Amino acid sequence: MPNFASDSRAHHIAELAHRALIDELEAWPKPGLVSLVDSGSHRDMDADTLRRSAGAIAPFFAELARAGAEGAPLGDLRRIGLRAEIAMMAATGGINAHKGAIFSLGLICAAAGLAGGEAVSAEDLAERVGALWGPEIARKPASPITHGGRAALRYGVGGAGAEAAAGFPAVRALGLPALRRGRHLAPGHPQAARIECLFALMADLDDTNLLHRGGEEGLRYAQGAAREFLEAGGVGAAGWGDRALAVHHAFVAARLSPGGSADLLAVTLFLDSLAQT
Ligand SMILES: CC(C)(COP(=O)(O)OP(=O)(O)OC[C@H]1O[C@@H](n2cnc3c(N)ncnc32)[C@H](O[C@H]2O[C@H](COP(=O)(O)OP(=O)(O)OP(=O)(O)O)[C@@H](O)[C@H]2O)[C@@H]1O)[C@@H](O)C(=O)NCCC(=O)NCCS
Ligand SMILES: Nc1ncnc2[nH]cnc12
Repeated sequence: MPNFASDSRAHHIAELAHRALIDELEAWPKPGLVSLVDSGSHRDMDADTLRRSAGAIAPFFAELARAGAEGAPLGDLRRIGLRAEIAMMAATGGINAHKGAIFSLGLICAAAGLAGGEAVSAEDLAERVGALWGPEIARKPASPITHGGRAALRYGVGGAGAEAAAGFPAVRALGLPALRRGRHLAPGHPQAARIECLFALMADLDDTNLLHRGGEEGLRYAQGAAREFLEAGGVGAAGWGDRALAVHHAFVAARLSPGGSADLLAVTLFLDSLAQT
């Protein structure tokens, strides 16, 4: 017998996850990343690719929320996540648009499904992912064949798996506070708050995409540029859009792309929207 209440909640959770991906895509100017304005440092994808990918994976977010509500073990969530990756690849013609986002948002969908109608703060929900599945996620060794896994092995960083296993510490310590600060600095400008959030994440995250594209030097350069932007007042300072645009152009010239930070911007927006419903 279908449970209509939990089914409509699962759809609501999936809609918010999809919205977070679209809000991330539309935020501008994002250094090196794809937006509605240009494709940044990416030659193989544009805004349409990311839109198609987001649309293709949205039904799996609902499936993950339902599985979470039923107390499914991580193995079941993984199987749904892998099917979502196949759907993403089919929708994009084989381009990895949202693999990290499927993983991170997907685990939060499952935790939100399990929480049912209980009011949970954004920080608490992020921590629950770590408490529920962290040890099992952390046991999975880094893959020697993925870009992220290779960067993790070569540079000794954690990447997407470690971030989720620890309950998204970068989102709790950097992303959510910066989103709130950005709203305070630029009231009525949600785009500005998203850019403040992205730069705060970039400033400290071990983003395996930056390592894959630019090595340690690329990661340090990107972190330094983000810190400089924030130290100059972030989106609270006059001319912030031009300064963010200058960083974008520098990243494109160096072929750098902070894809992990983009995913965690979407995670931050998703957690924030879930806590408000
Ligand atoms: C745990 C998995 C995510 C596997 O991850 P792994 O580390 O093995 O590596 P990748 O396959 O490279 O994917 C990791 C993606 O995670 C994002 N990311 C990077 N750093 C961080 C971080 N510190 N914290 C959080 N997230 C992070 C990042 O996603 C973005 O990268 C995409 C583009 O990547 P790629 O194609 O490699 O890069 P390009 O530069 O474009 O390539 P070229 O042009 O050079 O060819 C971008 O779109 C963002 O999405 C990393 O890519 C996970 O996949 C896994 O275990 N899955 C199994 C299923 C599962 O367990 N599911 C759970 C329930 S849903
Ligand atoms: N806007 C974006 N540009 C490039 N890679 C991404 N991965 C997730 N969002 C992205």
